[in-house]
Amino acid sequence: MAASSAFHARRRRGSFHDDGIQGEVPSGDLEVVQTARPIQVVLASEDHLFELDEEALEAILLRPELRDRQVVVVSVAGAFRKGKSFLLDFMLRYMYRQHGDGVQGWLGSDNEPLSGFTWRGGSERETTGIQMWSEVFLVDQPNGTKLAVLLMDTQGTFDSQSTLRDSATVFALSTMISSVQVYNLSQNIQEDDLQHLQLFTEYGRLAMEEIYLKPFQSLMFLVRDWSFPYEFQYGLHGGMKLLEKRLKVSENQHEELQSVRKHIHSCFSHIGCFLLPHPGLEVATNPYFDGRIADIDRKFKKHLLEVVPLLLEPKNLVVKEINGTHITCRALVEYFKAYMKIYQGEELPHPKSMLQATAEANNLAAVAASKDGYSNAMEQVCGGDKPFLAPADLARHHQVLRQKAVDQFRSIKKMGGEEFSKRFLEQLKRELEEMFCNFVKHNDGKNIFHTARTPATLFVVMLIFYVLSGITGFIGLEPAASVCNLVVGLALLALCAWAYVRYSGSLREVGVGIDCMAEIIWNQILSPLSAKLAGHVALEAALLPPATNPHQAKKTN
Ligand SMILES: Nc1nc2c(ncn2[C@@H]2O[C@H](COP(=O)(O)OP(=O)(O)OP(=O)(O)O)[C@@H](O)[C@H]2O)c(=O)[nH]1
Ligand SMILES: [Mg+2]
Repeated sequence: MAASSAFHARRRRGSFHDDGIQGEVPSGDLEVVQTARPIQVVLASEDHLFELDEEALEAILLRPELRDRQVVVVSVAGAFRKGKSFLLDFMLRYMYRQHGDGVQGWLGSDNEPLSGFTWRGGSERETTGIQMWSEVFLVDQPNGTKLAVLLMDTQGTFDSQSTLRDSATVFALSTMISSVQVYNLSQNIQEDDLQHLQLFTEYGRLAMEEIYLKPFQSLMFLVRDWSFPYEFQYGLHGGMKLLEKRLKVSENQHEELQSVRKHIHSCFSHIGCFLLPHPGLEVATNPYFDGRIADIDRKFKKHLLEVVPLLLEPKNLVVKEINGTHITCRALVEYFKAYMKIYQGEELPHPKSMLQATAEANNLAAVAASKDGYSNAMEQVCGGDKPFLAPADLARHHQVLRQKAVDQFRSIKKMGGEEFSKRFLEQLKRELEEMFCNFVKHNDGKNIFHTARTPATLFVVMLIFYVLSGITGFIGLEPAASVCNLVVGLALLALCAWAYVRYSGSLREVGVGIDCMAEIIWNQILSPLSAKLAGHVALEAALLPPATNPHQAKKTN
C-alpha cells in the first residue's frame, strides 16, 4: 500500500534532461545521485523546533550544472491528510514522463503503484517538516535557457502533534521559498482557510527583512473533493469563478472579512484556483489502495491531466523571484538558510490560537479600562491644577482607588477563564503602582520646600564657605581662604544657572545635574551634619545641671 520507494521506471524524454542527477555532488551524498527520493531538508523535532539540513539542501541545489540556473519551486501545503503527497507524486510522474505515449500519457499504466513522496491512507500524519525531491529537473525554455524545477512537500497543518507555531512556520517557510504555493483544501474554500492563510502569510512577511509590495508569488487554491460542479464546474474556470466570489471585497462587507481578503490580495502577485473532483471511494477508503490509476475515478484523472500541466508545463513555470530579482539555485540556498535562522531565533512573536488571542485582547482591554478609571479619579485628587496634598492623604486615596480599579477589572467579562486573567491582574496591579509613583512625584513637585531644596542647599554652601573664608583669611591661611572663595563663587554660579534653567525651561540637563549635585550635598553632608548638631545640642542640654540650663531653669520656675 505505502509507496515510498524511488522511481524505478524512469523515462526521460522531450525537454526534460537527466543531467540534473549526474553531476558532481559537492557534499558527496552519493545516494542522491544513485536513487532519486524525497530528502528531508527541514527536520521537525519533538520539542517543536525546526532544523535545516544544510548539507542535504546543498547536495540538491549546489550541483555544478544547477547552481547558477534560475529556479522554479513548486510546493504543496495545507491541512494534514488531504492528499498533498499523493498529488505531488503525480507531478513527479509528469516531470519524468511528460511525453509518454499511449492513452494514459504521463499518467502511466493502469496497474502501476504510485511512488515518490511518501503517501498513505489512515488518520495519522505522514509527512513532517519539509521534503524536497532529490532530483532537480532541468526544463528547456522557448528562449533556449534551462530552468531548474524543484518539487517540495510539506508537513500538514493542524495535526494533533503540532502547535500553531509549528504549522505557521512550515507554511510560511514553504511560501517564502516557493514560486508557486499550492494551497491544498478539502471540499470548499472556507472562511477559516482564508484566516489561516492570512495568519501564516503574515508570519512569513514578518520574517522577511524588508516588506515588499507583494512578498510572495503565485498561490493556487486547489480544492479537493469538490462536490458542487453544478454551481462551479471542475477545473480552472470554475475555480476562478469560485475564487472571485470568495475573495471579493465589497463596501458593505464586515471590516473583518474585508481585512482578510485585502491581506491575501496584498501578499501574492498571482492567485488562482482549481476544483478537483473526488478521486473515488477506492482512493479515499481502501487501505490496500496503492495508487494505481485503474482504481481512480475517471473524472479525477481527467482533471489531474489538466491541473498538473497547469503548474508544470514549461510555458507555465514561474521562476522564483525575491524583490523583483530572479533567483538561482545557489541564492535559494542562502535565502533558505537566512529565513530558517529567523524562525529558529526568538525575535518573532508566537502565533496564537484564536481563543488565546481573543482572550488576551479582552484582558488587555480590561486592564486599560481599569487603569483609565484609576488615572481619572487620581487626577481629580491630585491632578495638575490641584494644590499639594499631604503624602499620607495621597497614599490613602491611592489605596481606595486601586481597590476600585481591581474590582472593575474583575467585573469586566473576559474570555480565557480565571486562571488566564490572573497574569493580567498582576500586570494591572504593577502598572497602578507605577502610576502612583508618578502621581507622588508630581505631587512632591508642588511642595514649595521640595522645589526650594536646591537653592537652599546652594545658599547654605555659600554661607558656610563665606564664613570659612573669613575665618581662614583672619588667621592668615590665605590659600585656604582663596579655595573657600572659589567654592562660594562656584555655588553662586550654580545658583544663577539653576534659576535660569527653571525660568527658561532650556538646558534642562544642566538643571538636572545641579539638582542631583544639590541632593547629594543635602543628603550626604548637610542633613547628617544638622542631625548630628541637633543631637549634640540635645545631649549637652541633657548633661547640663538644671541651674545652668536656662530652658530647664525656666520650666522648673
Ligand atoms: N478524499 C480524497 N482522498 C485523497 C485524495 N487524494 C489522495 N487521497 C487519499 O488521502 C490519503 C492521504 O494522502 P497523503 O498524500 O498521504 O496526504 P497528505 O496530505 O500528504 O498527508 P500528511 O502528509 O499527513 O499531511 C490517502 O489515503 C490518499 O489515497 C483526494 O483528492 N480526495
Ligand atoms: Mg504528506
